[in-house]
Amino acid sequence: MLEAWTGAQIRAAEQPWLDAGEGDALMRRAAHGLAGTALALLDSRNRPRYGARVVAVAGSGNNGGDALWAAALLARRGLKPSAILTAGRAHEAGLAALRVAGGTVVRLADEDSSSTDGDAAARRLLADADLVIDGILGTGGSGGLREPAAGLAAHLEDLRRDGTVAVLACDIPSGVDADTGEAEAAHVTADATATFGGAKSGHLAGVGETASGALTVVPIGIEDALPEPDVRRLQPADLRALWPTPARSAQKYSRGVLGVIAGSPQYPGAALLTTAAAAAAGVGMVRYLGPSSVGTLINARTPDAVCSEQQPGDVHVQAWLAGPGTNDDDGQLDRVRAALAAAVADGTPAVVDAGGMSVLPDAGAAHLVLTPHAGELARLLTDRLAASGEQVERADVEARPLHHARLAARITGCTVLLKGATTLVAGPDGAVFSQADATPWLSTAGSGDVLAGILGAVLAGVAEHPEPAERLGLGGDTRWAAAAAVAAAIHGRAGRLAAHDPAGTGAGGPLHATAVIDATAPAVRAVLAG
Ligand SMILES: NC(=O)C1=CN([C@@H]2O[C@H](COP(=O)(O)OP(=O)(O)OC[C@H]3O[C@@H](n4cnc5c(N)ncnc54)[C@H](O)[C@@H]3O)[C@@H](O)[C@H]2O)[C@@H](O)CC1
Ligand SMILES: Nc1ncnc2c1ncn2[C@@H]1O[C@H](COP(=O)(O)OP(=O)(O)O)[C@@H](O)[C@H]1O
Ligand SMILES: [K+]
Repeated sequence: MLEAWTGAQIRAAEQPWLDAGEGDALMRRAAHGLAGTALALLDSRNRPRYGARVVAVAGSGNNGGDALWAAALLARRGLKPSAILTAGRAHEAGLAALRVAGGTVVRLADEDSSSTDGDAAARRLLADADLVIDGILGTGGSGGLREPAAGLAAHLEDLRRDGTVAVLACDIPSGVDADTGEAEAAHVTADATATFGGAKSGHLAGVGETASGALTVVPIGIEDALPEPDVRRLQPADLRALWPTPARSAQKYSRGVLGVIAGSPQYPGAALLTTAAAAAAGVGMVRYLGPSSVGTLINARTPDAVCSEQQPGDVHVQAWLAGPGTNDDDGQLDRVRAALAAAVADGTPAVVDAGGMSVLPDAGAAHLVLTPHAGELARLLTDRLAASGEQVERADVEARPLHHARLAARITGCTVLLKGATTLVAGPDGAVFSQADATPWLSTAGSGDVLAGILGAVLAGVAEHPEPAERLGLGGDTRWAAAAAVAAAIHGRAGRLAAHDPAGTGAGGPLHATAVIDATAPAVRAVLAG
């Protein structure tokens, strides 16, 4: 599991070392890891190490100190170091080490300076650089980059996009909030980031996810002092442990029955996709409740689904999937209401997707998993915050996804899975998961229905088997958020397979929602095979 902490949590874990006067030792370890990551980044680009020009861009704090020390260390490996200082002050020992290593130093002009010689010299250094280490701001930064660093970062991004320079962020791309991944203003975008002691929540959410590039966690000796993580990301081994794999003695009821209330004669597609996806993900049985005209269509694609016009109270299921493609005309929304009321009352977990979110019970519970995209989350929050008159727009959610997912979990009392390039899951108990297993090719109509079906299958499978989550320290209400993260990960991986985009970079080509369904079983097999 990749675990991440806030800046304050990391600082608290460092404090005993600082109190004992061992701050320098921490910084040396950080700089050492940073230098190693720099060499690996050059190697990955087939750039020779010897003679490579490395520029440390350093702000006034310890983040700049790390970058200056790392550039000095790299001089011993044959690289040519230099530094650009973005503030009036710089870390003294780091700067001295860089000078001893033979590095030239230029300082950017600040508002009070009449000379801009430093700015021109800085741009010349960047133009010749093979590698830039961004040490402008770390966990002590707040509020995004200001001038003159902001202009330099914009110029650096032009060079990075052209491919002339590789950018390595020290701890966190400068200007990105280490706790939230938000960037209020200008920020650095990195090809790779080396972070110290533990990943920061800001690496796994919002702008911070994209701006960090490839993340390397460098241990500095404080790890045992870290508390429960703020954000988690499930890795393949975790998915393997959490996937509802049938026991030898399993039968379809022990594996879980999923009751699906989706689709309508007007929108049958959502019913077809969710039931087929749940079946593909290996649920014990799918019970579809809805109009017989839709049931007939479902059985043409998924003959194993049991379809009827029964009401939720007539059937016994281990999980519900309620909402996609439903409308008020044919009684489907009444079924959704009844299923959600029953789920709250009897503890049966439920996926609440699309239209289901408009008939959510006032008092939710962690075992109800809402699956909004940013637009749906904005509507849900605006509805719930109507009394205060607060309006939440889609763009607000996109700019501050972690904040809004957490807010929605708190207000609704439900687990909230916020869909996007990175999918965030927030539980009402405060647990957060961030999964970035997808491919941009997944942003296609019906893809969310497939996710809902996979999630329904996972909830049905884990409903009566809490032990694997407990073994990973994800017991109690956190297990519902963990189950949602598992589903998001498998959906993303199925998308990558379907798009032929193994790294999720956007390589490969288009996919159809049904291709994601067909790739679901192979994605599960690949995870289980390890
Ligand atoms: N505490 C420690 O012993 C260790 C710290 N480490 C490094 O130290 C970093 C944190 O260092 P600091 O606490 O010195 O903080 P930073 O280096 O992030 O920067 C803090 C300085 O920047 C200024 N500042 C804040 N926001 C700004 C903005 N938007 N524009 C311009 N200036 C701004 C502040 O006034 C302050 O002087 C970590 O990210 C990590 O890289 C590592 O060396 C590991 C050990
Ligand atoms: N840029 C992207 N990169 C990766 N995955 C994405 C991206 N955009 C959307 N997705 C994923 O695709 C799915 C789209 O769901 P949704 O918006 O509900 O579509 P629909 O309602 O049409 O089925 C979600 O799982 C989401 O996480
Ligand atoms: K930085």
